[in-house]
Amino acid sequence: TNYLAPDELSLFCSSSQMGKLQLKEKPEENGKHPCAAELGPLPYLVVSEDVGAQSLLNKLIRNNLVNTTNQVEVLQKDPNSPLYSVKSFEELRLKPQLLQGVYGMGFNRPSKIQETALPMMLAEPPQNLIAQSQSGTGKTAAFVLAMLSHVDPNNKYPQCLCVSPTYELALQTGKVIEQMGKYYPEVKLVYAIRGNKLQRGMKLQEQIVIGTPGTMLDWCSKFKFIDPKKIKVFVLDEADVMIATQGHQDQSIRIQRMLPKNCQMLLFSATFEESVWNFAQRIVPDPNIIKLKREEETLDTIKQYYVLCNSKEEKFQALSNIYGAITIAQAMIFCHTRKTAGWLAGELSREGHQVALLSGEMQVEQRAAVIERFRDGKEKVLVTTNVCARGIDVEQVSVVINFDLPIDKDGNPDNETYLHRIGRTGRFGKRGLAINMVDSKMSMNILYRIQEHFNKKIEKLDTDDLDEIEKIAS
Ligand SMILES: Nc1ncnc2c1ncn2[C@@H]1O[C@H](COP(=O)(O)OP(=O)(O)OP(=O)(O)O)[C@@H](O)[C@H]1O
Repeated sequence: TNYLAPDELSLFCSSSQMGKLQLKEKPEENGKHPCAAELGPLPYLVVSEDVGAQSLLNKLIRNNLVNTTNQVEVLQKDPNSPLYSVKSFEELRLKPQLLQGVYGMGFNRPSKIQETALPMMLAEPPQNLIAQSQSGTGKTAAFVLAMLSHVDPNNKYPQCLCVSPTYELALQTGKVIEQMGKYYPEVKLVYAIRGNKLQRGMKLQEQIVIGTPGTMLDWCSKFKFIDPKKIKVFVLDEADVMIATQGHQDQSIRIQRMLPKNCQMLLFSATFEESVWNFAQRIVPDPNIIKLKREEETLDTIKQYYVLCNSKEEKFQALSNIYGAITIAQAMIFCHTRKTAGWLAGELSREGHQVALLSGEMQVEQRAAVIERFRDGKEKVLVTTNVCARGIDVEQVSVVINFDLPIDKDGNPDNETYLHRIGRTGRFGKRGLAINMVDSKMSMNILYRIQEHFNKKIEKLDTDDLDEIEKIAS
């Protein structure tokens, strides 16, 4: 390709240790199947690394746009100026090469957030923007289009900087730039990420630099590979993930301070709590603000069942019976510990299922590869630990099985996780099936409390009765 992406940097196929990002779960005690009371404050997480990994996996499991009917909320820097929104990409008067790139990616029309964000980002003079909307609503595609529109390919020096919180996310965004810029090969891209060592004293010729804050800062100040005074567009992606990592906030602010006053500043985030907002205001002066509310999830279109068992072996047997009775296209199965997940995956594959296992000890690129295979339908069952898949969107999976119920670190029901895992944004009308495995008084109690919390009945299912199982599929 035309882009400088050294082989050893390519994502997910590298066997190197560079992308090492581990999610730490508390080691299990040997041979014991822990129940909630024994688990104590488990699982403990290395939070900063975790959110970056989750964000990446979430991006990868999704195969299309998250549609939303919620209205976009807009706060303009100049409330008197008219608010433009576009219904087609043509209206944006993009360069033909870029329009070709956009259609080449299979986009027909701008997403909800793109409708308002793109005219602002492409306006003359450029406007600053803070935009918040949930993952998958088209933010990345929007700012990539803005960067590609603003660069002058005749100038052989960096003009756009884009900072991402992790190495893997930077590569992922780089891929979008490459795809969208496919018909605009004069524009070049370079990755400012660890491991990409440049010769001292060299000056970059690429127009777009994407990377992580530390390396980006070094390239701007210590090594002077980039002249920050020539930057026209500064993008800060995944601000909520960014601030979860120690040091990233300061590094980003230091980069921002080196940029010229008239540089366009763009900041994106999936969530918008106080800390993100404070950070956003330090990065983006005089911003326009766009917010898109997250679509509420409900349990309304979901059929919920529980199965009463006495051991994990019985739970597995129940699962086998269900598989024997109904056709399940793709299912996700959640276990509490790595050990159970590993054991269950083994049992299922022995029964001839194509099973994918997602587990905490895997490196992020291994987990990414598992997610991508599952997304592409190469595996029909994904077994994972509660910790590992927290926050993963399973919208396209019709059957969710809680082999162990979700509980928080104190052993109380984790209602939020339950809803996120099982619930759907009702409007799609997609029906789902959720099956909860109960194997003790304690888990029965958790189930009752979940049922009470949502005020939605969870029906009992007898998995020894084939006719009864068949009914749940109808
Ligand atoms: N206008 C569009 N039409 C169709 N598909 C789109 C459009 N914009 C983006 N997509 C696709 O939707 C998916 C999500 O888009 P994108 O990655 O830009 O979302 P995001 O909001 O940046 O998500 P994240 O927060 O995870 O980065 C991608 O697969 C992307 O290719």
